[in-house]
Amino acid sequence: MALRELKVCLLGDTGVGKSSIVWRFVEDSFDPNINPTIGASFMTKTVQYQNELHKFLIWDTAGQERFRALAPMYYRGSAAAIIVYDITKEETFSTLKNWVRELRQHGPPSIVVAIAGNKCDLTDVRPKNSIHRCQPAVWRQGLQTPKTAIGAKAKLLLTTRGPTLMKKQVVLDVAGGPVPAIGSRLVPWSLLHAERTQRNWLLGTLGRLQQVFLTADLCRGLWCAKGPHPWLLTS
Ligand SMILES: Nc1nc2c(ncn2[C@@H]2O[C@H](COP(=O)(O)OP(=O)(O)OP(=O)(O)O)[C@@H](O)[C@H]2O)c(=O)[nH]1
Repeated sequence: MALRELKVCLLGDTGVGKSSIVWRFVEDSFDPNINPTIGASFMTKTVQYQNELHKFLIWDTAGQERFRALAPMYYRGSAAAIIVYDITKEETFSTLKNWVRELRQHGPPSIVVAIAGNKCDLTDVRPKNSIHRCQPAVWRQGLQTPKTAIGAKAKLLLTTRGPTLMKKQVVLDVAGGPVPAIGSRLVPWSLLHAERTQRNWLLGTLGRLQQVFLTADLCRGLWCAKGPHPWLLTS
């Protein structure tokens, strides 16, 4: 069986949950007392998709400012970068804009950029009037509690959606809900409800990235490293 190797790096402020997302993906576990990363940590996971094995080489970078200069070592040569922010901390969303800019200027030209809003179980404390204010549809419908419903996403992106990395998709996974189409592109519901400045920035960013397209199922929910049932959103 053919084996593809995919280098993936995670970027974002300290404490947003990068390591937790990696642990959720690789070990399917969550540690509330996880230590901050020093420098970077490396893990791999191989998943089968159709007739291919996909080996993810995952570089989890440290978010603390003192390690900031090391980041290029990890995003260089990466097929994808997942920029993580914490939905309860607006400043971490501002930081991600800098990461997008830096990746555009200095990252590999074909890098796939995924944006992940983590800690969706803490939706009660998310900033009001922000891009995060929309409740994922699954919660509104009462299908699952937030914790379980969106714990899915951290895992889904990298397992069932692994091949999308090769197709150069961008995940704009800021909030869930129905995903209306604008032109030929599918846009997350949350984007339509975001404040004007945030929305313009997001749309502008998407427009400038190469070969960008969004898909409904990639945009449906927020991420949560904590949720124990990763498959609940698949239907
Ligand atoms: N409630 C909740 N807490 C989370 C979630 N993901 C991570 N955390 C917690 O957030 C804290 C920071 O998580 P880390 O995974 O260490 O964050 P990080 O981005 O890797 O931090 P650095 O290594 O310093 O860059 C820990 O206490 C985690 O348990 C989540 O989805 N929900």
